[in-house]
Amino acid sequence: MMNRHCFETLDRTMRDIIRSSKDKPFGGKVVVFGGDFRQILPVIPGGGRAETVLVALNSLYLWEHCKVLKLTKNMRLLAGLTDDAAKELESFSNWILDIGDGKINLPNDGQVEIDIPSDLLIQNSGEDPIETMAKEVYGQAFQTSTDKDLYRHRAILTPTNDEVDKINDYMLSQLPGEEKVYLSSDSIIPSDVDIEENVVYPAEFLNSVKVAGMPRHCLKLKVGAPIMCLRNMDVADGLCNGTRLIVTQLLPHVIEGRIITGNKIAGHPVWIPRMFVIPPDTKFPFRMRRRQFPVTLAFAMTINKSQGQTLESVGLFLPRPVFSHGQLYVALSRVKSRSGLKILITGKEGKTQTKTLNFVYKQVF
Ligand SMILES: Nc1ncnc2c1ncn2[C@@H]1O[C@H](COP(=O)(O)OP(=O)(O)OP(=O)(O)O)[C@@H](O)[C@H]1O
Repeated sequence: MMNRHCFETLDRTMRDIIRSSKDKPFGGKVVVFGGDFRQILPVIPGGGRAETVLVALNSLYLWEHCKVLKLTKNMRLLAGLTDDAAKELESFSNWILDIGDGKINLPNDGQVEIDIPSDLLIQNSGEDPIETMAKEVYGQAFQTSTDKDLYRHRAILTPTNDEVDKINDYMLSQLPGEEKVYLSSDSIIPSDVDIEENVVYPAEFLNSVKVAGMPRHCLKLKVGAPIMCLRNMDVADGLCNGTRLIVTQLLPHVIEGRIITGNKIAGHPVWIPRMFVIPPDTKFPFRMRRRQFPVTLAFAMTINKSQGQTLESVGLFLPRPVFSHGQLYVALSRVKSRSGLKILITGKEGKTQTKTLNFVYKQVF
């Protein structure tokens, strides 16, 4: 969901443009919003429940003018099924909805612990939970697999970027082939440059900055690895923020890849150059920019980043529980079938568990 300020800005702009109807919402134009209030709400850095709920769409001053129409079928789960198989899936579909609506272990307003059915759980995390999860999702012999579409319909999801990095590092180390390292060039935006600040914030410090949505300073890749594009580069060709690709060539000034997201994907190779990426909010008294290929490894991704994806096989890795409204629902609802979902919950000592937390803020419904 987008921040309500985006819609408020559109409303004011439309009223400005269509002066004759400036007293009507959106200058009298009909506006259709599409969305699911069970999913993750706008992310407010450092914000808690109150801040998050306040920027949701239904806190909009125009909400009283909106008419809500509800969709009732889970088309992702029903796609390509016979009637009998669809009936069997109904209980899974309802369980996901109940998690999203916060109907499990009532009152479930805020956080509540819920039981995960045993057929969805990985019961034994083995010596290394990451290796166990990787083999569950990508197969026991993924290192030597020749399946071109191995990474197309699968992903490991986890709540935090730290865990995503650990899984991606492990997977890359297992992939055969030569590893190529691309280092970024980081700087303070010229208009913000001040001699004193440059002394306080040397290049090494800028290199160490990790912000969601910004590529890493040290980008390690191999041919055959799945990556995700972090910028809208060519929307018509399907190369957008969130598009997944397989690396086909790693050249000094360009990365060549094959898009694997969606059905109508480009059959031809696409090329990604280095570009300046400016993080929206780094909490520093200056703006920095990083010149790097706008991509990240995509064996694993955060639950937030997976919103909108449809996958056949999802491994949900929970070494810590989810922490915000809708995260568990989004993770569970990425799959097309019950058998495509496997969940590994580990406690502090790495012991597997059968319960996890679900967060639902009921004010948003
Ligand atoms: N009317 C339909 N008939 C058949 N399949 C459909 C239909 N609508 C959607 N689907 C399939 O369901 C899946 C999910 O669709 P889509 O991504 O548009 O939904 P969404 O609401 O954006 O999902 P989410 O917000 O949970 O990511 C896709 O695989 C899509 O092809």
